Amino acid sequence: MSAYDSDPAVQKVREDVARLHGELTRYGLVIWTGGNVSGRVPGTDLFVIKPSGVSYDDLAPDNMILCTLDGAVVPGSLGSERSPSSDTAAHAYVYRNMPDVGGVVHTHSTYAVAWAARGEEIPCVITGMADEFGGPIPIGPFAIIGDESIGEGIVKTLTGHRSRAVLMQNHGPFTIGVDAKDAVKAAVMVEDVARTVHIAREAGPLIPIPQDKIDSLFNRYQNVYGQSSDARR
Ligand SMILES: O=C(CO)[C@@H](O)[C@H](O)COP(=O)(O)O
Repeated sequence: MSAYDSDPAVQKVREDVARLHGELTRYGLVIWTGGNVSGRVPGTDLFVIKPSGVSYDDLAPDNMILCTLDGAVVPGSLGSERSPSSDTAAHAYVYRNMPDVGGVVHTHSTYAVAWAARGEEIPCVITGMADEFGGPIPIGPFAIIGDESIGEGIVKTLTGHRSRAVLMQNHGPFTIGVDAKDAVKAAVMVEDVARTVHIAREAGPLIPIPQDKIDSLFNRYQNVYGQSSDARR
């Protein structure tokens, strides 16, 4: 056992992250054990991530893995007998270098991965993209799996960028958010817009939205839409 196992803040993130993995399967964003969700434990140098290669059906708060921002598993903590996600180093790199990020998600959702396979950013041609992403969804560099390379690509691409999603070339979407739920929402929305824009382009030329209209749509959605109590305000 670890002292953190009785910390209510850690337990809440364990519960949230375990539950949010169910959203990836509910929205059809992953198959088998692909993809992962992590959440920063507020006010600490810790985050929670899923165990590697474990069926989504078997994920639970107690088998989530508590890690330090260096990506090391906290010794003796709940779930520490398992190996953490393959992308733990990437998530940890994002948390260390983007202090406002509270959640990171990775999926293999079909249409977003198809754009990533072409190394092509998704142009901002529907208001839903302007609302949620404030412009195009960018492509990140090809990066090998298992070390900080993916994390470096995410941070390099998204730092100073409005988008909460990046399509890592030849791999797929990684998303960030103020918390894990916000990052999961970005993962759901990036697949939705990837599919819509793909279908639109198959039928004919796309009509770009003028930048001033993108700015207006983004500002409204980020600051007016929804409830003032929403997490991202
Ligand atoms: O594509 C990758 C590796 O980046 C992952 O989505 C894996 O497919 C899932 O890895 P675990 O989180 O289960 O280790």
